[in-house]
Amino acid sequence: MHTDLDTDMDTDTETTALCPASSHQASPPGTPTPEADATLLKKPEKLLAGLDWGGPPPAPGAPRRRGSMPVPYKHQLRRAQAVDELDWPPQASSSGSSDSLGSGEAAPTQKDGIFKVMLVGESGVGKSTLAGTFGGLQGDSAHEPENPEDTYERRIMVDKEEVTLVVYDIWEQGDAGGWLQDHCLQTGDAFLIVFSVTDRQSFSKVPETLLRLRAGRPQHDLPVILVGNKSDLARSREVSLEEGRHLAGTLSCKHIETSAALHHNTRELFEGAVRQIRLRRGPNHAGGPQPEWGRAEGPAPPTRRESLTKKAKRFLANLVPRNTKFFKQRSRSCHDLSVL
Ligand SMILES: Nc1nc2c(ncn2[C@@H]2O[C@H](COP(=O)(O)OP(=O)(O)OP(=O)(O)O)[C@@H](O)[C@H]2O)c(=O)[nH]1
Repeated sequence: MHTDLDTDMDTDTETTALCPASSHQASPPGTPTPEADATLLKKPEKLLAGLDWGGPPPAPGAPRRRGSMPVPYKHQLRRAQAVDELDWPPQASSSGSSDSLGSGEAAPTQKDGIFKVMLVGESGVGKSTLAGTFGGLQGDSAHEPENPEDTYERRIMVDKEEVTLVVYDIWEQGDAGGWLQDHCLQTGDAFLIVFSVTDRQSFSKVPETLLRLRAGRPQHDLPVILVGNKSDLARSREVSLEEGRHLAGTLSCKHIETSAALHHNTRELFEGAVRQIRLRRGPNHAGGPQPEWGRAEGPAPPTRRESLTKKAKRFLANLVPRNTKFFKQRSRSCHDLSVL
């Protein structure tokens, strides 16, 4: 059960301290219009144009969008005011557009300025609400959302460098979502595995989801952030901050708690995702694509059929980042999103 915003706010110092009072200030005069800065891509058709979609279309009649829970926390966009009230002043728009997005495996020169981030996780954990905070949507309990968006693209400044960040909220549950999930896996530059701190079941699904991500892209050190959302719901909390961090440490990924409802840590989350991608795009980063079988610099191809044990070992090895040097360089602080 995913409840509305509790009135008893979290007294956790971390939560309150990271929710700046200035986060809803109006933009100064001359700020580019929201339309210029927050390019909202309408519906999965447009979204899929930006994905590296090369497979067959979904089965006729298959649902294109998850049956979302009732959404008392409304995130229907009101463009005229949305961006002004964000704690994230948008930057000048540039040429980046979803239509020009290449595949997740495109050459670095093409994708350097475009960062594709996938929100994944169980139903009801707050993925759409998080995406809405990025896209500039507002909570508004007076209106039911008629047409929630799935993808948000914005130009933002992170560490004094401008990037185009595209956030995809297209993760489908169940069989109907299988084909889309696969393409999410192949396309994303970073993955935010969202669970609700008020829903232990969503937390317990995290390892499975992460293994799936890593198995789908075994050659890559994928940036993955575990996101414990709904941190404002102190009384209903079922997963502690320490548990979240411990799991992230065990799985070699990052962790952050957010409250999409309060815009708490949402900016840190999306900026952190950008930083995690950047850290892996450096020229000498060990976590990039590994040489393929048969390539000059790669290992020799297997000459005979592998035993089952060897196959199993290779499969398991693929579930964690491969390069041991990379492991040594990795920070132990899973909550610091600005380091590996
Ligand atoms: N209190 C609180 N409620 C939240 C928060 N984030 C989301 N919610 C509420 O949780 C419910 C589910 O949120 P969604 O954003 O639709 O969750 P989702 O993961 O996109 O769910 P699906 O669309 O079914 O996959 C809604 O009622 C939201 O208003 C949060 O940070 N705090």
